[in-house]
Amino acid sequence: MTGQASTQSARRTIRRRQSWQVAETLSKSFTYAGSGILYATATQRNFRIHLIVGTMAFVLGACLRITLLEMAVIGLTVAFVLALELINTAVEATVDLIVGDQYHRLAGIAKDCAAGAVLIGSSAALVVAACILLPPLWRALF
Ligand SMILES: Nc1ncnc2c1ncn2[C@@H]1O[C@H](COP(=O)(O)OP(=O)(O)OP(=O)(O)O)[C@@H](O)[C@H]1O
Repeated sequence: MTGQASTQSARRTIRRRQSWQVAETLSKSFTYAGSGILYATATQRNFRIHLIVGTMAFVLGACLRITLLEMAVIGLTVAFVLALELINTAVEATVDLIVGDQYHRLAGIAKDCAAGAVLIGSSAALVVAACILLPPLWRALF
């Protein structure tokens, strides 16, 4: 190991030790990630709405027999929005951990920007879903 690599490794070890608990195994990492998703589902109304709308888009796509590629695009789009919601939740929790119920302009900016990212992502998802689902839906109805 070169000197630079061992310094980087030592720094990483020091950073990890500052964590209350470290996931030692891959299965534990998955368990913690699952806990985050469950927490967001239980506590975040917007996350639940995106989950329901995403599932509806899948079901509608299957009923309209869209192509596998179109299904993959919808899947990626839904995953993108849900991931943004999780990051938004993480930002909110981190900000609240740092400032609690104190007002701070930067705390507001952090939360507003995270919420803005979700808004941009979900608006784009709506456009993507409309482009893929509306034409076959129109043909099926009229
Ligand atoms: N500590 C704070 N200091 C300054 N402004 C804050 C603070 N906490 C919240 N705010 C402002 O209030 C808004 C709403 O805060 P909240 O914590 O409910 O986030 P949210 O994005 O509305 O939550 P959710 O995504 O769950 O709907 C934030 O976007 C921010 O503008």
